[in-house]
Amino acid sequence: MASVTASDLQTPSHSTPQDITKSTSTNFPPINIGTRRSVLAQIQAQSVEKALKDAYPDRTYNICPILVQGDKDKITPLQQLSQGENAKSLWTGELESMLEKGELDVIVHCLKDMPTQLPENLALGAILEREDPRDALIVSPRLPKGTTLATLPENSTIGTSSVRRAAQLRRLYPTFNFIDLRGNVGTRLGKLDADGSPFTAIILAAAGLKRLGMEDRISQYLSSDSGGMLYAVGQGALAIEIRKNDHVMKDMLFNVKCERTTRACSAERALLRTLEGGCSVPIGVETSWRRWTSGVAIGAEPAKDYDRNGKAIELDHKENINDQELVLKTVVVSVDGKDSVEHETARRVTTVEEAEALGRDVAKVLIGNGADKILEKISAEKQWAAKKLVEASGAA
Ligand SMILES: NCc1[nH]cc(CCC(=O)O)c1CC(=O)O
Repeated sequence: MASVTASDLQTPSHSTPQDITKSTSTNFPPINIGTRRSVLAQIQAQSVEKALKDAYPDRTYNICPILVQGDKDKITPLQQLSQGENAKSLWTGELESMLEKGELDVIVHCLKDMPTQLPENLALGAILEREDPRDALIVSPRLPKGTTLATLPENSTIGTSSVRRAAQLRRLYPTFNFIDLRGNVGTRLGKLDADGSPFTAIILAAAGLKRLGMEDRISQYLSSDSGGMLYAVGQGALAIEIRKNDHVMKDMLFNVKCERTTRACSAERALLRTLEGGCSVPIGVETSWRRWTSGVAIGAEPAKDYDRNGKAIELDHKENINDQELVLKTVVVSVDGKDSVEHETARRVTTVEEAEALGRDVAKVLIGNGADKILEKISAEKQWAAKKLVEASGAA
C-alpha cells in the first residue's frame, strides 16, 4: 500500500470530516493515541478518542498506554526528580520520542502538565473543551461532609505537593500545616482516609475527580468567590500534542478543538510563559466569559461555567464567542504566603493571538506590581536547593 502523504490529504478548511475519510478510509492505518498508564490518563485518552471518533467515525483508533519515567520512580521527592535537565523528560520524554518516531500520532496530556515550550518538531495540536477547572477540597472521613476551608480546624494538616496550592492557602489560613502528598488520585485519597492518617484534608483538581466519577468526595469547590483559591494555568483542559509537520492531524483536530477553551488557556499560558513560571511556581488564574456589546460589558458578574455545587451551567454555545469578553483573574503568591500580587482584567479577544496578548499584558502588570520580586526569590531558592542536591549526590 502506498503511504498516504500529507499533501494527498490537504483539504480546504470548509470541508466536512467525511471529505477526509471518504473512500480511502479503509486504507488508513489506525491513529495511535499515546497516554500515560494511570486509570485517569486512560479515561482522558478515551475521551480524546471519542472526540476524534465523533468527528471522524470511519477512522480506527488505538490507545497506547505507556509507562513513563515519572511513574516508575515513586520514592524520590518530586522536586528532586524534576530538577534541571530531567524536568521536561520525566513525564513526557518516552511519549514524545515515540511521537517523533511515528510510533504514536497524538499524545494526550493534561494541559496543566504541558510545558509552555515544546520540543522543536512537536506542536500543541488542539485543546479540548475544559472540564471543571477548579481545585477541590476533600476532607478526612472523620470530619463532617460539607466542611469548608473556613470551617476546618485551625491547625489542620493539608496534603498537597503543589506550591501554588500551599502558597495560596498559607496566605489565607496561616495556621494550616502542609505535608507533601503525591501519587495518583486513588493513592492520595487512600492516604487521606487511612487509619492514623496525618492529613485533615487534601486539595485535588475537581476535573480529575469528576473524570473518575468521584466528585462525591468533594467537600468544597474552590474559586475566587468561594475559598479564595485560583487554579493552575490550563487546569481541567486536555491537550493533544502532535508532530509539527503532521498537517493531516492538524486539519483533523480543527474539528475537535474547543475555541472557547483554546482562547482562555492561550491567555493563561502566555501569562505563564511571560512570567517564566513552570508548574512549580505559585501562579493562580481564573478565566471566564461574559457578554460584551460595543465596548460595554453587560452584567457585573462574569458568566460562570459551574455553579457553587459544581453543577455545570449550560453555556449558550450558539452565542458568538466574539460577542463576549474574556475575564482573567490572576494571583502570584510567595511560597510563605506573605507576599502576593493580584490583577483582574477583561478584554474582548477574537483570536488566539489576541488572547495571548492579553496574557502577556497581564503578566507585565503583575511584574510591574511586584511579581518579579516574588518570582526572583523563588528561583534563587530553587537554584540554591539544586546546588545542595548536586553537592549531596557528589559526596555520596
Ligand atoms: N499535576 C498532576 C495533575 N495534572 C492534571 C491534574 C488534574 C486534571 C486536569 O487538570 O486536567 C492533576 C492532578 C491534580 O492536580 O489534582
